[in-house]
Amino acid sequence: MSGTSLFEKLWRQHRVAELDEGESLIHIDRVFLHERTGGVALQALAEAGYKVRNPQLAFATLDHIVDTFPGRSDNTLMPGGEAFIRITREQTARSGIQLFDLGDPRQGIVHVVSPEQGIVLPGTTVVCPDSHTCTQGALGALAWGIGSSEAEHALATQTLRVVKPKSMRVSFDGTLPIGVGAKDMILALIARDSASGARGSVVEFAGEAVRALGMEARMTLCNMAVEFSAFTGLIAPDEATLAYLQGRPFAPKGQAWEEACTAWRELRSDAEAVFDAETRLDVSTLRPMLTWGTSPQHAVGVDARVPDPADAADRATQEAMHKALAYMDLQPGQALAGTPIDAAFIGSCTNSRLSDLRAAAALLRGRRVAPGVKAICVPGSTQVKLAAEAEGLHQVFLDAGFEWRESGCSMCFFAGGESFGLRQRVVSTTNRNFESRQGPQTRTHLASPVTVAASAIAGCLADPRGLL
Ligand SMILES: CC(C)[C@H](C(=O)O)[C@@H](O)C(=O)O
Ligand code: SF4
Repeated sequence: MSGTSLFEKLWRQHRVAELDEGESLIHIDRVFLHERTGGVALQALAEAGYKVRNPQLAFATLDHIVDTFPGRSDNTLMPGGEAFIRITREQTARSGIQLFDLGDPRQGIVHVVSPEQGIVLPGTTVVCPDSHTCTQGALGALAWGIGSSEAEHALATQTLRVVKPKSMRVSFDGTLPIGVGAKDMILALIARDSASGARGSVVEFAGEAVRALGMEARMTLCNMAVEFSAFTGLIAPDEATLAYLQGRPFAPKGQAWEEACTAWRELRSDAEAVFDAETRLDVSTLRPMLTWGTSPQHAVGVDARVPDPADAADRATQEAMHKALAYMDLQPGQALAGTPIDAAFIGSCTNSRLSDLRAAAALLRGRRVAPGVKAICVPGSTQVKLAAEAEGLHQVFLDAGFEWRESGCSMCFFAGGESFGLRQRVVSTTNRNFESRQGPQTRTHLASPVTVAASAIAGCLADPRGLL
């Protein structure tokens, strides 16, 4: 298959039929569900008289609205949210789908749990009614977020009708400077090429800087593909991918593992592969990034000044920038670093894995969160929490003045019944800085775990590089 991209290979391997109106019928290898959208999809399916075709290929977890306070309740703090959890428990039990419930050591944020358990594998198609399913493309899977009715279709038929997306390759060249990581790479890309830069394409992240990333950092990179308007993100599997997956509970074992590895080693774009779009970014001059506005594209280096709308190319951009600056209560030209913060949040499917917590803890060790700053760390899964505790990281967070929580989406989004206060300024490792995302009119600054940790200590937006 010379000249074929990885996406094209995965597409061909899963195409069952060509349909009219440009759609193809694609085989779906795994369906993952969470309580906010999944239980309801299962219920609707049952009410329509359909069965889940392959319950052993579907999985569910409780993450979005669960209580994340230490020693949490068995439910949610979200007003009216109990039904989502109850329906998910009832419907998964009814259809024979494994649920990673509260109290199950496999529980956690869907996009953290799926790789951790070896459910997403290279070369598979994985869907979930959740936009950040693109995270799982880091393992070389075609994994994408779907809507609720598509979830019903996938559960009932193990297929989906999909219009073939375009392809794009983003190559990251060079070596990352100290204090700069995958979160900064993706924010820098989106800032340069805009939040609509990928235009619905399957984006393959490639290049030496991607190869040099650990698996968890690759997940961070792919996590924000959807914030770049990609259909999904994808990274070709390599030896690091195989080493990560070996021995995980749902990964193949014995002879099947050996055979899988042989097949997975073929999963890469051919040297002559042609993409609908290609771009490159040199990471060697990148800085830790921070957002100043209300879109992930509103990002600059931590030592930069807040941009001036007057410098924008067109009127629409100028107006959007003015609106964002008014919302964020920032002035054009002011230094971003030094802006006082109310809160710091480390968590979410973007940056809540063990390597993220280790990086933040290394910086927090022996230091204290500034007075008046509410600082919270929410591990992405129960496994991450247990692993972090086994190496004493929780004590580092607690000693520094962070809250140490149970795993879940928590305050990544304002829907679990808990939020930051009115108009509070939050520096956050999450992926969306939209208006009121983390509470009423909250002002979110997206950043990496080390930048959030440095800011929590300083009490203001801060550059981590001096502290490493
Ligand atoms: C609730 C869910 C459907 C939503 C999503 O799809 O992304 C959430 O995870 C989010 O990050 O906003
Ligand atoms: S952690 Fe945030 S972005 Fe990720 S799935 Fe949960 S709510 Fe969505």
